[in-house]
Amino acid sequence: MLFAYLCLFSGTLLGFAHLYKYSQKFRKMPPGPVGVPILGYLPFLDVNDLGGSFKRLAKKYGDVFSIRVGTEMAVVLNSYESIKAAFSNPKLLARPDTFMFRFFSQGENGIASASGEKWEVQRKFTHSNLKALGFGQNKMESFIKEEIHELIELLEIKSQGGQPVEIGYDINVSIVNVIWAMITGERKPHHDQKLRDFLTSVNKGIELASTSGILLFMPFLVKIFPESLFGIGKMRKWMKQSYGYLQEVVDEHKINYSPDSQKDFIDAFLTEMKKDGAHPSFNEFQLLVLCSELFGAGGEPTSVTLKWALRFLAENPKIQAQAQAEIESVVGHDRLVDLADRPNLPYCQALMQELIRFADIHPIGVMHSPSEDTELNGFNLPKGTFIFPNFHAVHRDPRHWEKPEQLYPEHWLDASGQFVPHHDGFLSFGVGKRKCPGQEVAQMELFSFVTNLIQKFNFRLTPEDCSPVETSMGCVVAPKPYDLVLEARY
Ligand code: HEM
Repeated sequence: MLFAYLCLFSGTLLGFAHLYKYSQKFRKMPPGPVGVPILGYLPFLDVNDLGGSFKRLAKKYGDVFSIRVGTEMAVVLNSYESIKAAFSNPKLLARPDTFMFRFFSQGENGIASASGEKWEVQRKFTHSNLKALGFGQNKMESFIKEEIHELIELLEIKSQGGQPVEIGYDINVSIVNVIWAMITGERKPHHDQKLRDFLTSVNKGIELASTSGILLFMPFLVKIFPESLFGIGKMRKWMKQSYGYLQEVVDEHKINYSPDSQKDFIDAFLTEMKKDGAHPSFNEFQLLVLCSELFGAGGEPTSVTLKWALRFLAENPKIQAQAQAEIESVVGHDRLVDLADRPNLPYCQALMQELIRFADIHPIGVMHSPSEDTELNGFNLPKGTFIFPNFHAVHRDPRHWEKPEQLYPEHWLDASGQFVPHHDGFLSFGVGKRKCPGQEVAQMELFSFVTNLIQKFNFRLTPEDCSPVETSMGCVVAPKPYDLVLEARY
């Protein structure tokens, strides 16, 4: 009997100690709404518009609030200032250590889902090489131009006789092909079966990633239910397939490797691997995961932004005409628009930035997580908490944008019509040490594609298409496939 009492007593003590520890861990967290057991506040959020749901909650709880999503505790940052302050803090640069991030990083490989020292080393390498390959070489621009030539030819054929065209797939191939060229050193024609198969496997992986999103918020489910319910098995299959394609390319590079000729990203990585004292993370599996991430993290957001951009231009014929007039007066129509024309095309540059802001493809950004308990704005952010930067709230914040709900290139022009590249409140590529390492490449590609496409065509919506386009949820928010009428201008 005494033993039973002792057990009960020590059990109760332990329970209280655990509760105390738990309450201390979440002590001084930002205020926020109360949810229900297990699901937290998830049932009260609009999963198709999390940015909007968070923005509404911020009105009640403030720019920085906390919320339980499923079994995970999260902090949502809703202002430019709080996001900038948080993401400049070295303790807030990690990714959450949960099943999904571990799955994508294949055990701390790649950079997009990785954290810690390995992430730091690999990110530094990737950023500097993307910059060098993107900006430093005329070759990159020549790849983009070849791609634009082929795309224009294709669209000319498809739009003959005023036939509406669904441009999504061809845009996707063109954009991924530029990244393919940067990574592998060669571009492939649109009809190349290997490129198409590779694209299918990358896209399938991205598609499935959104169906398994619930595991982010309730990772315990994967321990209770079969993995197949969340598409994990299929995702493994598609990932394996894309690693298989990449392995073939890496093997070819190894055979043709010469230390004197560094023509692409794979060459640069192989060189780094061969260096004495190279960081152990420079190994072949890391190269495969990294390349695959560059296709996913680079190809998808850029082609989705381009799909939005053409749609917005079709919806705003006056803005389209103004950009066309500027191109006509500076470049004419006997040659393609070059990147070197950028300084002479301030309206087009402003338009491009504005299209990226307005497209708002990552409304709630990409999650970070504190690597240790961290203080922010006087609040405690416990290690492991999810941090959502609400880019949507900032991109539609009237404190930063004169006309937040409109496509308004003038946001990026000064009084004399000159392009101003920096604007507080612009977060499409993130901010701080973890901001997108492909920003320059993406901006270069988007400027070239948009200006050259509108130089050649007028884009219009079909007469039936007058309602706002639906969006599809995923890693990035994309427009549902739509048709455009393309009118050749000369
Ligand atoms: C319009 C196009 C693009 C947009 C809007 C975009 C946006 C972003 C954002 C918001 C992040 C997360 C930043 C953070 O965690 O705080 C990110 C990360 C990343 N992006 Fe981009 N991106 C674009 C294009 C590209 C391109 C072209 C590449 C490469 C070729 C690329 C490679 C990456 C990688 C590797 C990461 C992970 C970085 C890390 O975790 O350290 N992105 N991007």
